[in-house]
Amino acid sequence: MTSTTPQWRVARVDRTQVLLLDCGATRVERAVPLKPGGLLERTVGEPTVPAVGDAVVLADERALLLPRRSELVRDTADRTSHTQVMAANLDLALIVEHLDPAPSLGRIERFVTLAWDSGATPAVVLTKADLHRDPSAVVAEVQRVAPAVEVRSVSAVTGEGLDDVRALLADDLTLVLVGPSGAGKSTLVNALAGAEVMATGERRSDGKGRHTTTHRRLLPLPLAGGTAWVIDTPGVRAVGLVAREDALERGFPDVVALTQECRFRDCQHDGEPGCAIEAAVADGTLDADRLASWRSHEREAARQRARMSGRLAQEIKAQGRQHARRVRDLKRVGKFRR
Ligand SMILES: Nc1nc2c(ncn2[C@@H]2O[C@H](COP(=O)(O)OP(=O)(O)OP(=O)(O)O)[C@@H](O)[C@H]2O)c(=O)[nH]1
Ligand SMILES: [Zn+2]
Repeated sequence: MTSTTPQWRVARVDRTQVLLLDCGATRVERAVPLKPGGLLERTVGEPTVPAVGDAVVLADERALLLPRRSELVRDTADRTSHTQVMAANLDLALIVEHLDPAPSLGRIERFVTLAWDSGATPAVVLTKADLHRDPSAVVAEVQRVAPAVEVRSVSAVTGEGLDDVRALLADDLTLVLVGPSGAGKSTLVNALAGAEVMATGERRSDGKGRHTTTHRRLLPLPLAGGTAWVIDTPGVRAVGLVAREDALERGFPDVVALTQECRFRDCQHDGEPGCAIEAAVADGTLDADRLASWRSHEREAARQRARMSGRLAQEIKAQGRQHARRVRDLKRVGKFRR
């Protein structure tokens, strides 16, 4: 164990308990019951819902969550505007899509933005290269919607490209794999590990998998020079966006660079004179789909932020009411002094 690896990490979260993994030498697992509401205490702050990848200290038989250094969050898009932490303490988010059928560029853009927001570094892995005539053409296409992101193609069948993916890993690094069901995430983990560490879906002629992975899980991934930690996630078709401004800027550096060339600082790119965005779409430098994605990410992230702050305001108001009630009660029993 190196100094940066916490000894215990949350390997799996169930309804009533978490499974902790000793990331030191022993690799033993240990179940710890959750508090009502599925919560675990923290070393600082209020109890919280644990996430796979969380670091934990065990002290006097109590499990305490340590502060997270990064977290991959998605909007669960229900009325309560709750978000869900898909994985914690990551360094690398591998966005996995198959080459055949064709990958979803929109989903890749979305995961890239989410990954930048998490604090981890995104990379895209296009699987099933053995089923595609020209993987490099698709890599180039994906690179256009994921500027400044490593894009690699790989085949778990032939082993082609596996070393390119391994080159992204390092001792002690934590990676998460995200992508739709059947993309080949579990197969990729097994191929990287050189062993069957994850169950995978059976091969089907249409290239689509079924939901084989039902739980997020943290596993040790043996490397030539150490051990990485991998979090495999069940396939997701779509994710709600949670993103701060800077994550959007990192996801869309091509669009953002253009906005800086618009004549007006507050250009809405909607018919204003001297708009660099509209000029770039007109001359083909900027793809219209790319612009549409950027606009929709901005709108969705702004909506999500508004819902979150609405919820926060409600909570503060409720706390205020509770406080007023307590003051009233204290006054009644004569304990309140100014
Ligand atoms: N031809 C080919 N098939 C692959 C490759 N990688 C995965 N598959 C197949 O694709 C199917 C789905 O693979 P999985 O690894 O189970 O996919 P997954 O992304 O983990 O799916 P979920 O667990 O449902 O999220 C399986 O039948 C695999 O055998 C590949 O590189 N080439
Ligand atoms: Zn403009």
